[in-house]
Amino acid sequence: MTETISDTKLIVFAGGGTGGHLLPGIAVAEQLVALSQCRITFVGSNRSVEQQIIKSSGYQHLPLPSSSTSDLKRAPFRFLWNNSRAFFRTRRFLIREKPAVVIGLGGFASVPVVLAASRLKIPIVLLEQNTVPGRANRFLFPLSNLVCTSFAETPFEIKMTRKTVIPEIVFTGNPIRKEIVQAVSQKEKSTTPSDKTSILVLGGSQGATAVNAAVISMLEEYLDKISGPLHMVHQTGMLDFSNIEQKYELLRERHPNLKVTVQPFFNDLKNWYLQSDLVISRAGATTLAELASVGCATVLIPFPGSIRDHQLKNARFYADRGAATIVLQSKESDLTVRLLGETITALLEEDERRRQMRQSMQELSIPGAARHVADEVVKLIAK
Ligand SMILES: CC(=O)N[C@H]1[C@@H](OP(=O)(O)OP(=O)(O)OC[C@H]2O[C@@H](n3ccc(=O)[nH]c3=O)[C@H](O)[C@@H]2O)O[C@H](CO)[C@@H](O)[C@@H]1O
Repeated sequence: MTETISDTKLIVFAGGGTGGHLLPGIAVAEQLVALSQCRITFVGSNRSVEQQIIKSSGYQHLPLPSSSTSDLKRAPFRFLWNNSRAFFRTRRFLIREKPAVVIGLGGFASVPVVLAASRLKIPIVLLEQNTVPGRANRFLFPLSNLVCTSFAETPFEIKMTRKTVIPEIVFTGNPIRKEIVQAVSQKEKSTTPSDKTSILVLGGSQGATAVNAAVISMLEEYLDKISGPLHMVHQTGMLDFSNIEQKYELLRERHPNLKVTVQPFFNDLKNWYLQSDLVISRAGATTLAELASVGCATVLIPFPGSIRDHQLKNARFYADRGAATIVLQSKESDLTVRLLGETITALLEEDERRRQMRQSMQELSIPGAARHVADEVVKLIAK
């Protein structure tokens, strides 16, 4: 039986900094609001991607001065200064507002908020999106009451002392926004077959320069080998947008059959997921959970600089189960382009293989993850 919260409680979501951390939080917030009387506040970074995502979701947002762990070496004084200010601002906010629970979403911005909550003895839940836990969550794990993981195998370690209380770990799956889940359930009704093959290119919430460059070079070399009209739907990130748009203009002069939709960020990604015949993507955990939920045939180019190679490990989880193909980003960009070109042209020829990939992808989806996390949170508050 689902527990309920009787009076209006404040639930604080801590951190994010990137879409992959924030959007699962939004998915859980949607469920909590539907499930119980509660108010929601996101306390996190002042990064523009975070401000944009929270603003469009309509939840209250308290942006804090933020410094990531990469600043720790580059600018240690600024790192300490920003995180101390964030800690004390959050502490004042938490003392004043007395939330029932703080939910850490991972990412550097969650650290001062969860630390402040821990000092004030506020219950703490952590969400871990990746196959291997991120730095923030590994650090915060001993302070938490409950950790919700996206993969059954995600390992958390703790140093045991006599006083250690081991947090509960529950495998819930990675929460996905309602709009995507709903779009999937209406999939059969809404998708009309298109006369064009559609390829969706995603670089994670901020876009990926190396993926952008590889896809353009691949098209320059391999477009003649792709039969029939093609629609490229490409998310570039802010940085590369105009450059990539120009490159597509040149490609279109040579290939009038090529249709192009380029944007720095798609607010309506669900529609593009549904229409795609093939997706080329970085291997961020939240994007992967969404691709599984929709059931997309996917070529993954994991970010080689991701901490503890977590994107490669995320990608392998799906590739080992026949749901995706990996193209490694090589130091020699020519090699990446050639591998990508050969993989894409082969996959577009093999309808049956793509059908199997879609099916395997969807089998890895965990429906109801957002609701499961929300139920766990409500249970913890009601204790
Ligand atoms: C470089 C790095 O370390 N990135 C990490 C970061 O990635 P990042 O923030 O890129 O996260 P993901 O790729 O997992 O998720 C991106 C999110 O943005 C949304 N989106 C994206 C593009 C767009 O045009 N529109 C849109 O709505 C997607 O639907 C998805 O929900 O957090 C993820 C989750 O912890 C990690 O797995 C990634 O490794």
